[in-house]
Amino acid sequence: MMYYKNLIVEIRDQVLWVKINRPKVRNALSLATLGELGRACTEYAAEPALKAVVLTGEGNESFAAGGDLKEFSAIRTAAQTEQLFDLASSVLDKIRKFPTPVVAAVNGWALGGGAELALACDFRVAAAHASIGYIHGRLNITCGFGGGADLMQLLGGSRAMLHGLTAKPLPALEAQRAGLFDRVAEEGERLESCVAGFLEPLLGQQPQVIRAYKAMASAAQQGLSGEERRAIEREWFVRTWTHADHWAAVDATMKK
Ligand SMILES: CCCC(=O)SCCNC(=O)CCNC(=O)[C@H](O)C(C)(C)COP(=O)(O)OP(=O)(O)OC[C@H]1O[C@@H](n2cnc3c(N)ncnc32)[C@H](O)[C@@H]1OP(=O)(O)O
Repeated sequence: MMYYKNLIVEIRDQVLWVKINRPKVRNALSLATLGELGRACTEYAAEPALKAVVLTGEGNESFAAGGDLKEFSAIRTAAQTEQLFDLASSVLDKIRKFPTPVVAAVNGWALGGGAELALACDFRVAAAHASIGYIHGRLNITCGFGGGADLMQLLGGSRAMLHGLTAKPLPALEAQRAGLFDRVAEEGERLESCVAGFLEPLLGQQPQVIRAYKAMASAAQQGLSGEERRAIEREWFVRTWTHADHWAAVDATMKK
């Protein structure tokens, strides 16, 4: 297992838990933290038994307060800014393309690049006190981690533009109504229990079925052509059809 300085990484019951561990700076995303997130995706993508990933932040104040503003203040030239964008968006791509679903467990603030990170995940389950916002406009900038496209896809161009230009974090229930959060914990409910409840039906499926759906969702998200998407669907149908788990389920069904 690799060593992580800014993350806590563990596998529990076929779920990989990745926790950003910089609570003193509200889990701000430094370059090293982004690099480690990318490394964790690469390290665990090859684990065949894994069924899901949960990405969260340490503590109960913040999921991620965006890019590390102290560190990033040294980034001044266009070339350095391009480098930052390319690094961060390639890390978020690893989450988008991770072979299993990735759930953001939003334990507090998800702001700026932190909101982009949450939207790169397949689902967002939030604590009752969480907030999310593309607040980049407050710093007179726009999305910096390649998360603009996710916002447009999730909300549609018009509502996405309104959200970004309002530059105001949305509290959990409002964010759920807007479509940014998939589930919000009840007042007093532990976020971990809420995530477990959200994942329960999904984890009942076999890893190859879960991976098939993620592959199809990822292909759609990447804007692959109809032909490419059909090829991916076909490949996974063959893999799941010829798997022993399929024939065991057929036998059990026919014996009823
Ligand atoms: C391309 C990148 C795009 C971006 O992500 S731009 C960044 C967007 N994010 C922001 O503007 C959020 C800035 N932070 C805040 O608004 C507040 O800190 C926040 C998250 C609401 C939490 O408020 P509080 O709970 O009152 O905490 P606080 O403000 O006293 O902060 C505690 C310590 O955390 C630090 N911190 C918070 N957000 C940070 C950031 N993004 N980068 C670097 N350090 C950050 C803050 O400086 C403070 O540190 P210290 O204790 O004074 O040493």
